[in-house]
Amino acid sequence: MIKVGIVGGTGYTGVELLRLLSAHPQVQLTAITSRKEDGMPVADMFPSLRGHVSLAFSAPEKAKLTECDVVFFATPHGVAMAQARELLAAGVKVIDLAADFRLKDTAEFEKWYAMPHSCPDILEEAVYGLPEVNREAIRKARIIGLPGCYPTSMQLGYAPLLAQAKPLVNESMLIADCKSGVSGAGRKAEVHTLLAEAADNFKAYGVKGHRHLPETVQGLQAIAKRKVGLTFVPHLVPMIRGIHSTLYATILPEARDTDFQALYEKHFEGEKFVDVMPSGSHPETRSVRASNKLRIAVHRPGGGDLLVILVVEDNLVKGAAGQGVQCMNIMFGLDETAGLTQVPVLP
Ligand SMILES: NC(=O)C1=CN([C@@H]2O[C@H](COP(=O)(O)OP(=O)(O)OC[C@H]3O[C@@H](n4cnc5c(N)ncnc54)[C@H](OP(=O)(O)O)[C@@H]3O)[C@@H](O)[C@H]2O)C=CC1
Ligand SMILES: CC(=O)N[C@@H](CCC(=O)OP(=O)(O)O)C(=O)O
Repeated sequence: MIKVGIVGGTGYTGVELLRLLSAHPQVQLTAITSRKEDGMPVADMFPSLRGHVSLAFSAPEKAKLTECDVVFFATPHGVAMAQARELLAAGVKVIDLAADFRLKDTAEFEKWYAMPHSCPDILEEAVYGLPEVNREAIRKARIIGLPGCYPTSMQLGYAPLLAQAKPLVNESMLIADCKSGVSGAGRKAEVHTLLAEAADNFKAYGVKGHRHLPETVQGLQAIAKRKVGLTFVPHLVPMIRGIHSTLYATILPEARDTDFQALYEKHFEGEKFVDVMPSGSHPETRSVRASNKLRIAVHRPGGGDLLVILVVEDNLVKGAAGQGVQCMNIMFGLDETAGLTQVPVLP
């Protein structure tokens, strides 16, 4: 059994890790931390986990994290980088759900996250945890920086176009119009996620610049091996879980005859967590709710030169905890789908 620790077990992604890992056939949950809920049985705080998780939360300093095989950090930015060195030295693998190990350029990290990076050497070693792009590197990794929720949808949505030797679309003018449910903002109390602020309301935010922009551009350029220009506009929508990203790209004249549906189907052939839907589909966020699936539909309205790619994912699963478990499975040589075969929840 793989001994797993979770730092930050009371947040939305932490409890999602608990839900997934408590049903994982090869995992023994070993340590779950919370600073505020030290001593509180997990099942008392989250009755949905009664009968599934028997541990109590413990303060991070009391948790036996170095006895684990792998530790997930479901914590705010900056927490994992303070503890990664000690854990790695003890032979523990680390999977960070926050941004400490995503941006390879420390100056970019410092600009977007307003804190110095305390371990650039570990950052250099860290692997970006997007299995459909980086599977072989993840297999050998000791430390993973998991993608943000929006970047997962944008990178997988654009990957088949950008992975081609010759550009098929105008790669300097990609446009991503993305919407997220409020659980994307985490469980901590904040005015903009109050019921009276977020319900029956719909707004864009971060248009001037959002920290997922440099992360996504870094990822898209790694796929394309060319420069890429992206406009990313996130929106908050009145739902709890889910991201819907509508991605636009202008087809180049020399690529007009491309069968884009076939290109996407071929690119993701064999991928267990990416579903390229039949041509003309309109994927819904509820079709992936509580599952690690990401669904994509490729459109070319009126047969014109604009490609519209629709992508849906559950921000807490494929956008965070589920992708973390997928990476863990790869790192430990397990079946990649272990613990991740949930059928989406309807309605
Ligand atoms: N929500 C989402 O959709 C996604 C979130 N992420 C990222 O995952 C991380 C967790 O997000 P989310 O679950 O939403 O966040 P929450 O705010 O819901 O939870 C944060 C958790 O971290 C703990 N925590 C806070 N500060 C510290 C600290 N200094 N040291 C140790 N533990 C701490 C909190 O418990 P306590 O205060 O009791 O210790 C809590 O359990 C964030 O970095 C987020 O950006 C990534 C992708 C998607
Ligand atoms: C709706 C909402 O507020 N979403 C968050 C993104 C959540 C996420 O994935 O972010 P990290 O990069 O922090 O891990 C935001 O826009 O800040």
